[in-house]
Amino acid sequence: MILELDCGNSFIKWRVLRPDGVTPVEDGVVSSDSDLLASLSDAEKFQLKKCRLVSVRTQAETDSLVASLVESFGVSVVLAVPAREMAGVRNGYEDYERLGLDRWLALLGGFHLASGACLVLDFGTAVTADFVAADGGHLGGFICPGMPLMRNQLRTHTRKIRYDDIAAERAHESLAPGRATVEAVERGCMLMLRGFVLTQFELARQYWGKDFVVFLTGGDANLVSGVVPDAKVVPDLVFVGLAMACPLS
Ligand SMILES: Nc1ncnc2c1ncn2[C@@H]1O[C@H](COP(=O)(O)OP(=O)(O)OP(=O)(O)O)[C@@H](O)[C@H]1O
Ligand SMILES: CC(C)(CO)[C@@H](O)C(=O)NCCC(=O)O
Ligand SMILES: [K+]
Repeated sequence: MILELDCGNSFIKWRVLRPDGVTPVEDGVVSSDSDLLASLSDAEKFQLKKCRLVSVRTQAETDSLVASLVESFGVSVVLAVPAREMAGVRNGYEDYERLGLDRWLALLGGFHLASGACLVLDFGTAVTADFVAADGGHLGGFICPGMPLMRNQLRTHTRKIRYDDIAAERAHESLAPGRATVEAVERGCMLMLRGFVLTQFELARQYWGKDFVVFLTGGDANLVSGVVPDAKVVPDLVFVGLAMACPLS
């Protein structure tokens, strides 16, 4: 079977596909290399042969993970690498190698699924927006802190903002002005995210009128689903692009 990995800054998303390269068998989210190896080794059943991988981590971290995968499972690993142009999309960065590979793959996937202009919004550790025109020209994008970073910056740099995860989750039942610290912070950060989404949507409207598709992906995409009518939540958008960038012969 085929192992697919998306190594982000906080988590590694993994999934296993049947040898047909299409049908998912199992997936998961882990926070370390060792947790990944543990999740997969439970699974002699997977009989992993090949692996494709995208990483936004350092070269050293990525090399070390690849070495562990080869050692533990004997898989052959294909890594996504930067490209100036692929699948009809032209990388919009002045220095194309500097565009985060997770962004590049998500926008390749988005352009493929939309068959036209698209706005790709990814809600992970960081939040990113990328614009691809109907002719495949990537216009560039934006990067800002995601929900976990916003919330942790407030907790770290103030004396009196302190609350636990369960209270945080409860605070999201509504977006009314907070009447407790946890509500004020969680809803405030949520409104920042929603405002970001609306601003990007407005910009896409200015460029392309109504003729574009909005994609939401990343672990926190569900927080903003519903902000933009008709936006498509595609949790595996990076994997769609990964399969395009790393075909396994
Ligand atoms: N099963 C899960 N495990 C961990 N985080 C999850 C899970 N489901 C949703 N999340 C949310 O996803 C967010 C992290 O998103 P994601 O995994 O896309 O990004 P990342 O890999 O940490 O970072 P990035 O891709 O930006 O480098 C967290 O804020 C968390 O709330
Ligand atoms: C922005 C993140 C952290 C999002 O995961 C990643 O795509 C990245 O590290 N990018 C490199 C910087 C850039 O894209 O300009
Ligand atoms: K990401």
